[in-house]
Formats: sequence, structure tokens, C-alpha cells
Amino acid sequence: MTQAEIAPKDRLIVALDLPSPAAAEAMIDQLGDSVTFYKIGYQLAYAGGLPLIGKLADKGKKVFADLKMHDIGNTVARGVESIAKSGATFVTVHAYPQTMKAAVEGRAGSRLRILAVTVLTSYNDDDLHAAGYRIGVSELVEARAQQAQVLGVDGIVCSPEEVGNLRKIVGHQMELVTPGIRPAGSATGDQKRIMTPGRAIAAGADYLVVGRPVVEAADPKAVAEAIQAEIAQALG
Ligand SMILES: O=c1ccn([C@@H]2O[C@H](COP(=O)(O)O)[C@@H](O)[C@H]2O)c(=O)[nH]1
Repeated sequence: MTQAEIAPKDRLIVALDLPSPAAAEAMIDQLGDSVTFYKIGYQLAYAGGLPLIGKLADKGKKVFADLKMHDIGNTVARGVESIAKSGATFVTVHAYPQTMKAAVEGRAGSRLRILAVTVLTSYNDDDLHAAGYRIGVSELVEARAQQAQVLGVDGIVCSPEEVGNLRKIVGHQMELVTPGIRPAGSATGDQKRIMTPGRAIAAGADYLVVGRPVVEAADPKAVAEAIQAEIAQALG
């Protein structure tokens, strides 16, 4: 699917960063028809939330399994094979060559799409240097995205700040999925590379991942719909 073919509403992925499947199901009910795409990450997955992938898929929703896999190749390939049976649309792996290669092998014959996490959006150059890297965020994101493309990965997780440059490098065949989204006036929290929904879409992001600004809002549905309206406006 090309960027132009994704409906504005379907570009918002709500991160179900909640403590239990019951809390997640209550949020899904509250958001109703307004949200079509959900993300399940560590908090919910480790609290028994993985069966929600199939339940959501049965309701016609899409699910992004944000498992950020990184292990020896065989373990990653077998893990991806298992997640491919769950009904998830996306799964994440860290953007290391062995890991990405194994993930692509593991999803063979399924409809699951692999996203490579380049550099977490809570990192800036100082954080990378503290972790032992000698290059900055933009250089590392670019190098990892290029490797991901060569290895047959389907999409990239990056911050909206890198989207413009990456789009020139990887073209329109790879999906660019961006967390680090903050509607104007909302708390940044631990995110360091952020942008508003409208600016991220204008920069060329395909999908926006939003967690706390939606799930911690007094009226999550109203916030989700406001983000979708901002997306639609940015797309013109
Ligand atoms: O680089 C990354 C990769 C994944 N995430 C995930 O996205 C959401 C963002 O939540 P907010 O509450 O909107 O900050 C969260 O589930 C992260 O695990 C990311 O933020 N950055």
C-alpha cells in the first residue's frame, strides 16, 4: 500500500500501554469505531495481553506487536514465526543485521510485516555516545534504515525528525512508522525526538504511534479524533 492509499484515520496507531487486558479492553471499548489500529508493547504483552492480538484482528482492527525482538537468529526467526500466526500486522525487531535477516526469514509465507527499530525516540546524541556509539542519531538511523532495506525489511521505526531524510533514501516501498508524537501542549515525558501529528505527517510519516497523550487523557476518544483530524488536515 502506498502512502497516498492509507486513510487518515488508519494512520493513527494507539499504543495500549496499560496494565492489564481488562484495562486495554475498556480502552478499546471507549475508543470504539474511531480507532482502527492498536499497538501492544511490553507492559500489556507481559501482563497477558498477547491474546488480544487475535481478538482485535477478529473485530477487524489491525495490531502492531511491538515486541522489539533481539536475540540469536534462530530465536528471532522462530519468535517471528509464532507471532505471524497471531493475526498481527506489524512486529518490531531491533535493527541489527542478524536480527533483521532472521525476522525476514521467520515471516516467510505470512502477511506479517517486519519493522526495524532504528534508534529509540527517547535517545539523543548524548545517549548514543553514553552507550558507546561514536556517531549521532541521524547517521545511525540512516545506516540502519539502509541495511534494513537491503535485508528485505518492510518498514522502519524512527522519530519524525528523521522521516524526511529517510524517505529520500528508502523511497516509498518501506513504511515509516513514528512514535515520539506529541499533540501541541501535551507532556513530552521521556521522549526526546518529538513532533506534532500534523508536522510528522507533513514530513512524510505513514503511521503515527501515540500512547500516553491518548490513553492517559480524560477523554481518549476526543484526543484520538483530534489527532486524526490533524492528520487529515496535514494530508490536505
Ligand atoms: O523508538 C521508539 C519505539 C517504540 N516506542 C513505543 O511507542 C510508544 C510511544 O508512547 P508515548 O506514550 O506516546 O510516548 C510506546 O509504547 C513506546 O514503547 C517509542 O516510543 N519509541
